[in-house]
Amino acid sequence: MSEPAPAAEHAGASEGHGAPEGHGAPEGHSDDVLRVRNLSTRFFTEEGQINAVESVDFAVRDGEVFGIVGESGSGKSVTALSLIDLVDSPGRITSGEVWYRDADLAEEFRDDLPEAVDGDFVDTRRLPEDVRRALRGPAFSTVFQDPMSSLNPSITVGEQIAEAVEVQRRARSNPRSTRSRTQGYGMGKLITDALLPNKGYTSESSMNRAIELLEQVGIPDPAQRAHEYPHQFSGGMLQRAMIAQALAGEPDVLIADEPTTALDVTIQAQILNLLRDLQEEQDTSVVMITHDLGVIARMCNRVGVMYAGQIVERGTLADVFESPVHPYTEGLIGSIPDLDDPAPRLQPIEGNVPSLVDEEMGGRCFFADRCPKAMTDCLQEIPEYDAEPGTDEHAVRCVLAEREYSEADALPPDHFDRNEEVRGDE
Ligand SMILES: Nc1ncnc2c1ncn2[C@@H]1O[C@H](COP(=O)(O)OP(=O)(O)OP(=O)(O)O)[C@@H](O)[C@H]1O
Ligand code: NI
Repeated sequence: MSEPAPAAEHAGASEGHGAPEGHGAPEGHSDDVLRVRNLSTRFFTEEGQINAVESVDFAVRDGEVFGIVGESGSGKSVTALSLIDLVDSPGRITSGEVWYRDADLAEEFRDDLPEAVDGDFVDTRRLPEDVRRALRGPAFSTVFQDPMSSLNPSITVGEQIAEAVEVQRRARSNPRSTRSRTQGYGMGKLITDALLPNKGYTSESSMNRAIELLEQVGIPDPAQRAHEYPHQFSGGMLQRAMIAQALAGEPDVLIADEPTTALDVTIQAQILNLLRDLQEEQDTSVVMITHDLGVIARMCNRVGVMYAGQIVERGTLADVFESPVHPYTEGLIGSIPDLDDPAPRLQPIEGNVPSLVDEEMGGRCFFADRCPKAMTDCLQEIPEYDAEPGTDEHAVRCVLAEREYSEADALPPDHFDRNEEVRGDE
């Protein structure tokens, strides 16, 4: 990135003389397959508006693993759901763009929806709903912590994977006609799913491919197990089956949200190795969401650290883990002497992730009340700074990217306590 702070990705928005969003895709690396700009997702609850994802920017390159790490409640899963447009009420994406590189799609919509197209990129947020839905599977697919959220208990495992294979084949056989493909997969697919929950309507060749995939993910006797139902599989086997299903569509981007958290340690390691191997083989890009720094260190090329809905620091694994700038990142990794340690964990940092309720947040650094280096500057809204101008991007939402810590400007240690007393919190 050549521009000085604030980070160049915001440049598009500010050039627009008050335009609410940027013009076209954000600038980035030529290998980017995904560019996310200013993504915000809120939940409108009785307790108030919860800012679960707050102006998130990041990009994912071809064939890389991009990690998102952070404490529980920091907004990792809601970010994942927002990428694939699966946020449910009372939640809603309130701003942002998700630019996805697909030359065919871009061509398809260039004339009708020019604001959704920039070069080979489309802003999936501006595409029609049915097209967005059709992208799930062939473009973006997901692996979650709980396999039962992705697998239907009343359909055999093989059948479900074969279905994913068919979706992909139909999409590929007619790449130019995104619209006819999505019509087939909008209502059409919903109706077939509803009418024929147990009927084998997948072809023999798709089933054979499903068996191949089950074998690839290390399921013994795949031809036989393909005809079993999810409840007949153990946890680790189900997780493998879900990976097979996710990869059946040969997605460009695989979003894995805590894919191994529910499994015991040895199986975790096997599944991660498997994911890594398949990802390298298929050259899939992966967004890997986890609270486990060991998973990040072992799997990821680049990483974003989330805190209170924001990505507070992102860059290469070396940038973030070896030269962290944000005191939150420092705190997280502070206790880890060696990343080769098989199970480095997040270090507990004193205090809790803030409530994320809008009126309690205000325009300030959200970490300031837990930060050992909080200064008066931290009470204003913090933009994303470029920590190392001119190098590969290392972006940080912290004034320390710009200036040294100075005790003279330190916030009094009880600054936030007093405010909390006023609000009547404990
Ligand atoms: N359906 C919902 N209704 C209201 N608030 C929600 C809902 N889903 C998530 N949130 C809020 O959004 C915030 C972010 O949640 P999210 O699940 O993304 O965290 P996370 O980083 O994935 O945490 P974990 O590591 O525990 O999975 C939390 O404060 C949570 O309370
Ligand atoms: Ni989560």
